[in-house]
Amino acid sequence: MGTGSSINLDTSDDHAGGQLYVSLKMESYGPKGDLVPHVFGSAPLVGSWDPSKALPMERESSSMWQLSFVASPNHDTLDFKFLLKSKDTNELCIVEEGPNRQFMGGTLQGVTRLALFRLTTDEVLEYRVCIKADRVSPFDLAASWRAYQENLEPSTVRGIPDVSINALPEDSENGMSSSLDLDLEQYVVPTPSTPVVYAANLTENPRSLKHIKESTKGDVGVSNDPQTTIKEREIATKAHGMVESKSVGTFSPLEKENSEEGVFVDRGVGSSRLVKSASATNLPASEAKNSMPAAAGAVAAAAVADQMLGPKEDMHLAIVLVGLPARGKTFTAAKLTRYLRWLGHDTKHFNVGKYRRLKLGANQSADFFRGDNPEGMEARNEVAALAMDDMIAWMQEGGQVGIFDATNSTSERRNMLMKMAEGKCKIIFLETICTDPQIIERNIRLKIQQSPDYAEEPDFEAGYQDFKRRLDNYEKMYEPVNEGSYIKMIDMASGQGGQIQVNNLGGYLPGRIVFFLVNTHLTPRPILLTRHGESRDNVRGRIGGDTVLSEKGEVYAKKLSNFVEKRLKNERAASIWTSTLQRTILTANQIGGFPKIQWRALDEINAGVCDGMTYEEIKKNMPDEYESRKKDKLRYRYPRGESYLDVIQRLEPVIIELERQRAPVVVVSHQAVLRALYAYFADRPLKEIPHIEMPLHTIIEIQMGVTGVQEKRYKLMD
Ligand SMILES: Nc1ncnc2c1ncn2[C@@H]1O[C@H](COP(=O)(O)OP(=O)(O)O)[C@@H](O)[C@H]1O
Ligand SMILES: O=P(O)(O)OC[C@H]1O[C@@](CO)(OP(=O)(O)O)[C@@H](O)[C@@H]1O
Repeated sequence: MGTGSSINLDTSDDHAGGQLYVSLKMESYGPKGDLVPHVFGSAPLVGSWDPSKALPMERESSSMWQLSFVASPNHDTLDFKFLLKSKDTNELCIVEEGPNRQFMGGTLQGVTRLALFRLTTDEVLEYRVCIKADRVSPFDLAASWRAYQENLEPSTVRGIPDVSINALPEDSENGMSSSLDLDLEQYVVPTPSTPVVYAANLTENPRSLKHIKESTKGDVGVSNDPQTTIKEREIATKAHGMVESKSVGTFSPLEKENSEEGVFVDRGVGSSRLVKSASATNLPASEAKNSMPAAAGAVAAAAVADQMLGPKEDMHLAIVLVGLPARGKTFTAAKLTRYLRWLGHDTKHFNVGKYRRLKLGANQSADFFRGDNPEGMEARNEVAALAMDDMIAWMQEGGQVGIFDATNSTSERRNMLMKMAEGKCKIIFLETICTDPQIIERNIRLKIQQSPDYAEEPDFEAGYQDFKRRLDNYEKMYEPVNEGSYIKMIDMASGQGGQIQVNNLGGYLPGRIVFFLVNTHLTPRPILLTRHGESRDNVRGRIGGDTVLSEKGEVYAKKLSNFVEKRLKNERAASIWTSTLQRTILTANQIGGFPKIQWRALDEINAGVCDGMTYEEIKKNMPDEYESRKKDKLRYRYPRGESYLDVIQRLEPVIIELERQRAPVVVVSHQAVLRALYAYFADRPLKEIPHIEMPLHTIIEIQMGVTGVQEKRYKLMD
């Protein structure tokens, strides 16, 4: 990167986006107590001559220390000096002897190769230093940062093993280890997310009904009241000779439709639209077109390969569910939709049951589903075709993955769908098979409680008998999948492992889908998400860094340990995950009895050259960067750092592992990382992620289980 030791920087020269990349090295420095070489100087970026804001150098090898930063080229002079001081205090600061070092118009003045530090009148330490300055483009900077990161050494936290376990404190039995009250319920605070809703209610509405909605908005009794419950909104209303659900056309925040306006990243399922990474150019998303995928690494490589090599219909993928009623099809479809959207794939869930209810009414009895009822069969095929038409139309407008959720339990029906999809999208059947009578029984009971089909049936037993008859009707006609590309999930909900069979499957996304499905299960368990206790940098308003906890943060660490011991006291196994940064490790330090695991993937968003600055300083010294981030916080990538999209990509293995775990997990991490993780569980659209509130000293409990995801929050202190 770059060319020589110093180049002339002519500020009138308009090389678009050029910045001054300064690289400093100090040779042969061996640790002197806790003194670490730092740099400070005249610009705010290097601390405005305030030693407490000096930039610490990092150890590059056993005796070589280095620091690099990017300065705006449009300053006349930049004075600086080396100094030795401890990272956390300013008690002892030894500033190098001699005049200031200076960049003038981007050129280093003089070539003083030695830095002299006077310890006492007699004792002087002498180190060789090397200073380079290059003018480089932000693209080169981002590329070099990625290359650098790939070669980074593991854990940045010294002296603490990556996996550790400490014993329970002696007095944990009687709860005396901190001031936290035994009754955890008193710490519960309201959650911002919506209550658990039957997944089918959140699926797509028929396009034909959307049209009607426009012309009948006023008279279908649509509620705009966010307090209105889903069930109320699902109550069918006769409108224009058709049964329409009040859920159509609501503008309540509960409606899924609103969130679908969210940003999707082209990660090549692929679609023909390849979007240039706005983070690289800082262009608004709308202007970033037709060049390269937004994602990096393997995802981008797969996208490009699929675009170039795959047949046209492979650009869109239809996952067509197959299975008897109450086999977890809608549940699985909703979960897969959530996962793919979180990864950035434009995905929609089409539930034929919802189409049926909206077109034909919610109260069809079991006879409607008989194989020898020609009217029923025709009506069911009609709504299935309508949903399939809508899905294909949406794909032709650029949609990537359509999840088509119905029983699709005969080969005749599946043939119809395959014909409709010919030349338009690739179909993969996803069959859910369950042979465990107890699970089927539990599922049936859940369906009577949750499905809008029985919302109007006050008698549970009558609903139960009707559903059993419906099931009999389907069983008579059922033909397992044996055609095309398919994935069969067999007894995956049994807790005994089950089986996944795969036939005629290839490509990046189908591979990811199988991997995801293999790892998901229904075992109930909590996942506790929390930020670290307040850090010293949090107090100073500095982003990133690797400081220890403030006093308040230390109190939280105690309270958290007490909380976890109480909350998980009946659990035989659980694990505590932290990042590799001190503030999370110290926060989890006192939790006893469970193994602790450090994940590099849980490290905070890398603020690159802005690491250690306050938002005010960024605004003042790097106004363009500040503005770009404000405009598109999701895609904005800090120079030599990361964007939220980068963070999401590196968190995918964490999500898979959280899905796979059967025991509780406590995740102690950081603001940006937890926003991204939380968005997955709470099904929040990508564009919202950087703005999700993630308060300190609060635990978000995600309960995973047979009814999906539920959330509870505990605020332990301010
Ligand atoms: N792979 C599976 N096998 C069996 N049951 C499952 C599976 N996945 C989820 N379930 C359970 O099945 C219940 C009913 O699922 P649902 O998706 O409404 O069924 P379907 O759409 O097949 O009628 C869910 O609440 C969930 O607890
Ligand atoms: O994306 P924004 O809103 O800047 O939030 C992320 C920032 O939150 C901080 C605190 O300001 O995280 P944390 O203290 O949780 O590690 C910064 O380190 C990080 O850069």
